[in-house]
Amino acid sequence: MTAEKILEFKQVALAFGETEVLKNIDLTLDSGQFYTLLGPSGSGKSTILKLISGQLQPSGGEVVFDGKVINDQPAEKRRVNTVFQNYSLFPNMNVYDNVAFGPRLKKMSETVIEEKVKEMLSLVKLSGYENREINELSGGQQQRVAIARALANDPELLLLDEPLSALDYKLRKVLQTELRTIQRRLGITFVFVTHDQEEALAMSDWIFVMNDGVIQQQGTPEDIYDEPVNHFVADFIGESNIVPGIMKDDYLVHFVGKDFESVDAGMRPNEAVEVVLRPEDLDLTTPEEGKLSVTIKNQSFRGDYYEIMAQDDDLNLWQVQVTNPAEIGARVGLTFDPEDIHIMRYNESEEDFDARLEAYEDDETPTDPSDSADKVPEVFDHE
Ligand SMILES: Nc1ncnc2c1ncn2[C@@H]1O[C@H](COP(=O)(O)OP(=O)(O)OP(=O)(O)O)[C@@H](O)[C@H]1O
Repeated sequence: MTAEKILEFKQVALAFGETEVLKNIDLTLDSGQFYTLLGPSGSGKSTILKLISGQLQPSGGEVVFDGKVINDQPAEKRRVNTVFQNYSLFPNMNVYDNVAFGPRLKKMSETVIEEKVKEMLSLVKLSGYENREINELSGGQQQRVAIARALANDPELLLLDEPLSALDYKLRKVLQTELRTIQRRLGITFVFVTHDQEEALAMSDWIFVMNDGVIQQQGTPEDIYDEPVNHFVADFIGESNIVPGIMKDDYLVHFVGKDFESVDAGMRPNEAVEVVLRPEDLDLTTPEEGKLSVTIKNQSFRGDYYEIMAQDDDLNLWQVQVTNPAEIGARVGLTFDPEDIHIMRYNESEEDFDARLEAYEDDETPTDPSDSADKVPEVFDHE
């Protein structure tokens, strides 16, 4: 079954005065999917929701809904509802009246409304709470009412702006699962905003990773985690060790002064890259068997694993997750498999690339061609 496109941003930009908050955003949402906008505070996530709901108009580009450009369409004409972090319920109305609010505005008959409220409250597991006042509910229950109230409007798109952020960790996990179940059951498109990468990975069909008003990467949770396209994404999603390197040839990458077998190919020889190694893909072994020699600098217990900070001879720190504790100060080997080395292209300019190669050639001292690969460009200094 091919999914139907329901919303599209075409080169959408938004500026507040001189400040560009969104820069030429292109995105497509299909029906029946759970999308997440993930990024740090200020990256533009809520602004995208406001452009979808009609609270803001773009300063450039087109917002297209069901095939029609809706840049200037008023919010109340859009079949879009939003659930906010702070619930935004009507405190002077009970649960029933809150959920019935939208259908009543649409002048539905009271019998139809009663059915609707019953169905929605059952969906959010609040059957029997009809007559409760809002101030008699916990935070989690209030958010359930807010979800029921939004869904009672039969939206085509449900926008959720950090809806779980005010709840404690355990409740958040319960509601994550419930929201996903509700979305699957109703088949409505959800656009969920969070800055919590774990939440995004757990809930989404498709993630848009945002930073600085730009979509840095989009894809399934697995794509984003396993194949980050740049330093920002590799650093923001999960834990990462990121070091500069040079792709010397197909299946051969050079970093921290050594050559390593890799599974990547197809780059030009000596292309500048960044190398990502996830802490869970690293292991400790004897110094003789290790690919790198390191000293254990720090260790913390994390429940189901130990997190270790180990330092190599070039003073790079490596974060490692292991099941058994290590000894602080011990000299050990660090090991990993070629397929666990993830290579990201570094967008070095042609001029910088040429200048770097020329510098190797001008340098009289290195005789071994691999020495040239030690000249990792300074542009990698991200610290
Ligand atoms: N009305 C406004 N006037 C000026 N600047 C604004 C306005 N609204 C948002 N911004 C700025 O736009 C940028 C993006 O804001 P937005 O709320 O979309 O970010 P966000 O990713 O949702 O962050 P958060 O998680 O903190 O809500 C921020 O730098 C913010 O300060």
